[in-house]
Amino acid sequence: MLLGVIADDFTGATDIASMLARNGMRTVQTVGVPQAGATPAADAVVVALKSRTIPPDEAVAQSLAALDWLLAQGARQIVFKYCSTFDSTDAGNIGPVADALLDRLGGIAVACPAFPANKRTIYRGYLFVGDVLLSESSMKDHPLTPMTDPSLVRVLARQVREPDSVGLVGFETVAQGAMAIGGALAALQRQGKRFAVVDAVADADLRAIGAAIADAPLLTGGSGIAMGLPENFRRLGLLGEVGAVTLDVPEGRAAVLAGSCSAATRGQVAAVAGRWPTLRLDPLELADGRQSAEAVIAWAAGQPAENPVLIYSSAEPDAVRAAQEQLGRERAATVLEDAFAAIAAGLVAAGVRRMVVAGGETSGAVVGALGIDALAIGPEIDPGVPWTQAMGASGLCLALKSGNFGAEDFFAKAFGTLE
Ligand SMILES: Nc1ncnc2c1ncn2[C@@H]1O[C@H](COP(=O)(O)OP(=O)(O)OP(=O)(O)O)[C@@H](O)[C@H]1O
Ligand SMILES: O=C(O)[C@@H](O)C(=O)CO
Repeated sequence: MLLGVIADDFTGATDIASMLARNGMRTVQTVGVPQAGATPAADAVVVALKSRTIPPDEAVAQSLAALDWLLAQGARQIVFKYCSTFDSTDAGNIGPVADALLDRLGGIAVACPAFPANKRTIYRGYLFVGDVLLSESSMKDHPLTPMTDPSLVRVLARQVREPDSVGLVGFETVAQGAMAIGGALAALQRQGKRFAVVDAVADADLRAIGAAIADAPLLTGGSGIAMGLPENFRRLGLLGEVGAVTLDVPEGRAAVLAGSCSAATRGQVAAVAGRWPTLRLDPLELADGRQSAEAVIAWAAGQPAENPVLIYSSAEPDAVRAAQEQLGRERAATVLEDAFAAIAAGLVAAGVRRMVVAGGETSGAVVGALGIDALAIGPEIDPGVPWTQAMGASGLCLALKSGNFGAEDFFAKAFGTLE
């Protein structure tokens, strides 16, 4: 193994796994830290955690366990992958996890969630989503990690142990290329900084940053930060050329489970709702027993097979707020995640073999319930969202879609990609 990745959610894990696979690394995604058994035959292993919104001390413990495992497998460099919209709260978990990993690995770690293909860019340390600042984007209404401050330096400083340990490598330096970026990082480290937010507005910037951090023990960011890393290993003669990624698709029915309330997912749900057999999950009805996973599974079994079934809880911010006011933020999420988990298990038991899951927390709940240990990475559907295949008996094909990723026709396109 050359590269080890610790991802704080499941969609984020497939996002970076896809980036590495497309750039020529044989990549496997594990579901949590593998307990035992052989090391996956891969150049890169992405350990998918569900640590984005759990208590910070648990996120740190899980991330350190992942680090220990990756180092024991021989990983030469570690990436801590979080969301391209820096999803977190002031309590964490990006800062506490990054601090703990850096304590073990040393050096200065870049913090760069830029992902230009999905319109996440960083300028002067401010994160833009499309044409607006993070705080003006739909992320301000996120059900679990509302983002209201666009300054990554400020947000990270609030989360790490020492607020003044966060510096900035500005665009004027990044534009000068890898040597200049490396020099700026070294200078920041001499000033006592532990983290450097690095500007990036285009893929060329990410590739230059990648070249500058070839020897850094720890990097943090979105999947974009991994773009330039395979080339570093290739330059050392450790990696071959980029090969095609294919999957062996099993026969079976198709389903979409959408638990993301992000703007992109809401649009994707609207594009097929009613055209495909559709069922909306309501947290209040699930909580008081008017809806149940068993009833949803039975409903799905009775639907014609020519189209995928769509089961979604995606809702507008007002409806999310109303549910949270009645149930509490955590309980609303848990009720839905438990339902999606049970529904996914029931659907697979009934013969579903192609499944799209929208939302990182939702994907974590679903994959956990399916008892999958590892995923092989297949072709990309839209930037950051590949098909994956469970490495085991069912051969289930899963696309774990980040809430805000994918074009409006994503669901139809996804199943089309497999044909
Ligand atoms: N109608 C709803 N009301 C309240 N909470 C909801 C509703 N629908 C979904 N949720 C909860 O909101 C959270 C959405 O998070 P999730 O990570 O699945 O999506 P996302 O944040 O959009 O995706 P990503 O993390 O990939 O960007 C989940 O915990 C989910 O259970
Ligand atoms: O970086 C992103 O935006 C995604 O991979 C993600 O982490 C969504 O949860």
